[in-house]
Amino acid sequence: RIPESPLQCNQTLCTLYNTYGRWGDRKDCYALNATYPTTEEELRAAVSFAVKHNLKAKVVTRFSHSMPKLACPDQAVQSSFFISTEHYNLQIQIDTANAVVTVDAGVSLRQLIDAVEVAGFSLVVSPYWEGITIGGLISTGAHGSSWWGKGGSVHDHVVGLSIVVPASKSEGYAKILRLDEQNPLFNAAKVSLGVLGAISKVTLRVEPRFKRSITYNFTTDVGLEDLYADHAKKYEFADITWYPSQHTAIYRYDSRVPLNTSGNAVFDFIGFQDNPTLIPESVRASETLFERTRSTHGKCLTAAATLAYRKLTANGLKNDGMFFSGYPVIGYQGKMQASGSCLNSPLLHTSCPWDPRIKGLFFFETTPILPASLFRDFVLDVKKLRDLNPKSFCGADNYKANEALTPRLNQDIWEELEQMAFFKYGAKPHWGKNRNIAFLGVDKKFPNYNKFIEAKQQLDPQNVFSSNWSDEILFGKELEKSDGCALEGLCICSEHRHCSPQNNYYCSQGLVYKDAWVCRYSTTVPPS
Ligand SMILES: Cc1cc2nc3c(=O)[nH]c(=O)nc-3n(C[C@H](O)[C@H](O)[C@H](O)COP(=O)(O)OP(=O)(O)OC[C@H]3O[C@@H](n4cnc5c(N)ncnc54)[C@H](O)[C@@H]3O)c2cc1C
Ligand SMILES: O=C1O[C@H]([C@@H](O)CO)C(O)=C1O
Repeated sequence: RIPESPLQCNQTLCTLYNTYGRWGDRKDCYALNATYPTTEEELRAAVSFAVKHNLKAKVVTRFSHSMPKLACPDQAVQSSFFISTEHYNLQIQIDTANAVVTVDAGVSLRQLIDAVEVAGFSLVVSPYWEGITIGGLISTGAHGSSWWGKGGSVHDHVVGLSIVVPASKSEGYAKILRLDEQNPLFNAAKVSLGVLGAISKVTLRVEPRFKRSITYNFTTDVGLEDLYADHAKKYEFADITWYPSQHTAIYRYDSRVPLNTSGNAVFDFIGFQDNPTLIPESVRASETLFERTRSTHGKCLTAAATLAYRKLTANGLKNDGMFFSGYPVIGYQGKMQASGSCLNSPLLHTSCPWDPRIKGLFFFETTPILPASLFRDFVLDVKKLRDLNPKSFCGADNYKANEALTPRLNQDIWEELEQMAFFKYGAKPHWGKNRNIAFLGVDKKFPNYNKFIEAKQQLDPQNVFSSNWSDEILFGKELEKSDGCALEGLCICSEHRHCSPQNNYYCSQGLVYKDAWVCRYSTTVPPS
């Protein structure tokens, strides 16, 4: 089933959803109406209209795949509107002489990859998920996995960018800036979090088309903390998936190979496959049952089964495009990095596992970005917490309850890991995949942060593209603490009421990271 548009308008207002159907705070976000530019001039006219009428605007995309409410305008509906790039995806210009490609910001990652591959080029890095737009993915610093060359973040392969920003009346209230690495505003405009203006064009470097050879090694996680650096140095697209509760690490041995190497495989990542709705619905049903019955045993069975299935199906690698038949799996770059077959199925009984129209998966993501030098100590701390009670790690990562204020089994473990990463190890938060507490103090984590704020004040002095939501995330402000706020990652508990005393969840100290404050289940009330 093709996912529904995340932007639903009726005659009175427009509502923006994210891909999961509900934002982290479970509150909807609205605006007066939406405009759908198809050309750069129409995009400029949209920004000009907002500035002239002193409105708030947010650029939204056809996917809305970020989790933080960056794209949500202020809730004063009558003074905000959405600029959707859903139909701003017509231009893809490949400059073969200079090996660069320039695209409209609303072009999807899959559209771009297919266009450059057919022209004999490859995009070197990209996220694993293809259901995102080029404008949206660079705006949050989205990435693939590589320590080679310019690294795994897509915006580091961007060599030019045009952005529509507010302007004076004499300039027609909006103007287009053409930026490249010579311009001091370039870095801010690339990862602009949607708060500097409306990106219209993005120019990325591409390379002559190549193939990939991928082999997964499902093995023990012993020594992981001493192996990750060499792994990343040895394999251009290396990654590691770690299941602490199963004491298993999955090393991906992944390198480019020449175009004439035989193989026409497809990476149809298991988590994004176009599966019958029945599968995510039954997974969700068992997760919810184990949550309700507080069955750690059940959660661990699910974790073991998931791992076994990933091993059996090689994570979705298909040697002939249909089935997995053995390693190495070799295929074109355009088919081996990004996937998302659940986006394109016309069938009614299949969908993406998180499609809000089914009773499927509902989860949050926590994405800390640690300096490579600290990662070893972080892994050792995680192992220390795991060794205290390995079963408490089963499925503790990202289950999200359907109803608000519902505590989760062993959520204290996940909260301790989250706080350990962001506050003990100072990890930077991924702008597209975190809960609000991940952004606490974020303005002190980037040496050039004040330069970004200066760029914002220079380009958008009226804060047309800002909202209380994006300011909250941008300035890492401590949010007001309400009952149960810690259950949704909207605060760090400091009183029992921030957890769920009525369900025996009390604000307690971390077990390994003593400065963590987490909501732990206890049949006796700990001192507050
Ligand atoms: C299932 C899933 C898998 C994912 N996998 C990965 C992954 O492998 N790697 C990774 O790094 N991330 C991943 N993500 C996160 C995702 O890549 C980012 O959140 C990305 O920013 C979403 O892109 P989008 O086009 O949906 O933009 P949106 O989420 O709609 O917008 C993001 C921000 O960009 C702004 N924006 C969008 N377009 C423009 C424009 N033209 N001009 C100015 N501002 C604009 C919006 O206002 C908003 O502030 C995943 C997310 C999901 C849900
Ligand atoms: O949901 C996601 O899938 C990818 C990656 O985990 C796939 O291995 C990613 O970065 C997400 O946020």
